[in-house]
Amino acid sequence: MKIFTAEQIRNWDWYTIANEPIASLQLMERVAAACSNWLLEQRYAQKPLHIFCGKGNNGGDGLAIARQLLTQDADVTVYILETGKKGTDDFQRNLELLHKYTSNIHFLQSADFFPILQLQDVVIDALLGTGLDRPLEGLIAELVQHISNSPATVISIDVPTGMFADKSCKDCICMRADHTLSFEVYKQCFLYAENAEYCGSIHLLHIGLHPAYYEATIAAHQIIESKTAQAICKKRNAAAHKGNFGHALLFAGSYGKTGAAVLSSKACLRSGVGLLTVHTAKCGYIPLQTAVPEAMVETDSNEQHLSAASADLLRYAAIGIGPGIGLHEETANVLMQLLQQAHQPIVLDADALNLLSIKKDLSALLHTDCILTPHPKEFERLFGKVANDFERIERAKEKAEELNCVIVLKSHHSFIACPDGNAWFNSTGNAGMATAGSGDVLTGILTGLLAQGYNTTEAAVLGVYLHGLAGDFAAAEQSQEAMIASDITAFLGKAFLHVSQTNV
Ligand SMILES: NC(=O)C1=CN([C@@H]2O[C@H](COP(=O)(O)OP(=O)(O)OC[C@H]3O[C@@H](n4cnc5c(N)ncnc54)[C@H](OP(=O)(O)O)[C@@H]3O)[C@@H](O)[C@H]2O)[C@@H](O)CC1
Ligand SMILES: [K+]
Repeated sequence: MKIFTAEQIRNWDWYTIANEPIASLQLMERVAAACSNWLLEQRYAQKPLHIFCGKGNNGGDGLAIARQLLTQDADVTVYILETGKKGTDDFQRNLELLHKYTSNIHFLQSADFFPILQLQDVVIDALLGTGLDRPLEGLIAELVQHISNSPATVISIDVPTGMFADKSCKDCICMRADHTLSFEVYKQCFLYAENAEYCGSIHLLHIGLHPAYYEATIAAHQIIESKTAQAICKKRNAAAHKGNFGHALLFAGSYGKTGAAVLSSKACLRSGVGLLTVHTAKCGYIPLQTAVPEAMVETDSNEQHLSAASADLLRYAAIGIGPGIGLHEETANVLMQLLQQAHQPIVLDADALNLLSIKKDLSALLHTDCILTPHPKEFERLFGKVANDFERIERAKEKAEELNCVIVLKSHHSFIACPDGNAWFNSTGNAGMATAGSGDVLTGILTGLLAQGYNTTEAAVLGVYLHGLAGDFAAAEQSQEAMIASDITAFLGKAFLHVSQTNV
């Protein structure tokens, strides 16, 4: 699914108005009907409804929702934030219509007029939508704080008031919604970890915006959905043998961190690779052979850490390096040798990224077939501090282009930046995956997919989606609290079945 900017969404409205054609007031009526139906279906319309409206079109939506729900005998009180300015045409027209249905309309001129909101109350936040052009201050900021601090359930229309669609609102005042009802496609702001606590659950409602605009418009970002992953996932040839699915090589583990090697090896094998060799410190030999009998183990000459790259790199279809390798000087040399000698796709994770941030010169050796998988801290060590999630995404895109490799930024909705400028947000995954070893599992999956012949972009998109989906299945079974990284690997099979459903 494409992610549009606020401007593209506004243009989509206007395109629909001009080409369906439909009057803008009628489009607002359709927006309000989609919201009213949701409120009725979810039984929120049975509770006392407090609808707070600004004087723009977001407020117009709120007034139309109020009228539609009054015809369903809902208990509705409307509040209009008085700005001294006239409302938009569609706002004014909806206000005239609403007066025919109720006189329970209050104009808020100061905080003295704010209602006391109770636990059973439902607030509809139609104060500001995509027209926000500056941080909230003054009376509207006080109102947003008053509502957010109340025990009422808050349902924001289009966006939580105060949240910019396409830039950060970190450290600004913003409505804390329990649900956000938005339309057709995700807005960028819904996908940032820093906004998650303000958006609540996001519900995309269909309002019949013109499909031709969606088809013709190029979006800077997309969301990875089930069908995106399905389109990438290759059907396995019935007559295949293990040689068809590649031989992966993982550089993982050091003294005290052999577990990371075990986790990434198992995930690599569960991602469909034909053969796996793990290059690890000598101390990891017995644990690895015991825990992962399917893998071949090649031990380093050093007991505790990696000190030399594999002798014959040409045998392997893809390489993964990083989980649990530590930061020893000799291990940095292994990374350097690998980047100099290996021409096959390489996944760099964890300590491989930390080594890269210590030895900045190594970045020059990265190539188009590299995938970097930093979490925000590793990203900062590599590419410097950023002020907010928006900046981090922009920096990831810049760096993917500059270094000519794929960057997978692991987060609430993991982000994939490709050197050709394409970029995706993942739609799967949950907070239970913020657990030790979860990243090692992803490294294994990505290495396994690359070994099977997926290119770096395909492997990143499919791998990140499968990793998150397996995490969602694991959380459903084990709870977000109790799930551990091995559970993600255990549910990879179910994730593959889900993704390959339409491929059989
Ligand atoms: N046909 C359509 O387009 C459709 C649109 N739809 C709906 O319309 C919404 C967009 O409507 P919109 O463009 O009127 O903007 P909206 O967010 O209501 O208000 C913006 C006004 O607020 C003001 N303002 C800005 N920042 C401020 C601040 N910090 N603090 C205080 N005031 C501030 C600013 O006015 P100013 O104060 O600068 O004069 C500006 O004019 C969209 O989210 C969706 O819900 C749907 O019905 C589908 C059809
Ligand atoms: K709103």
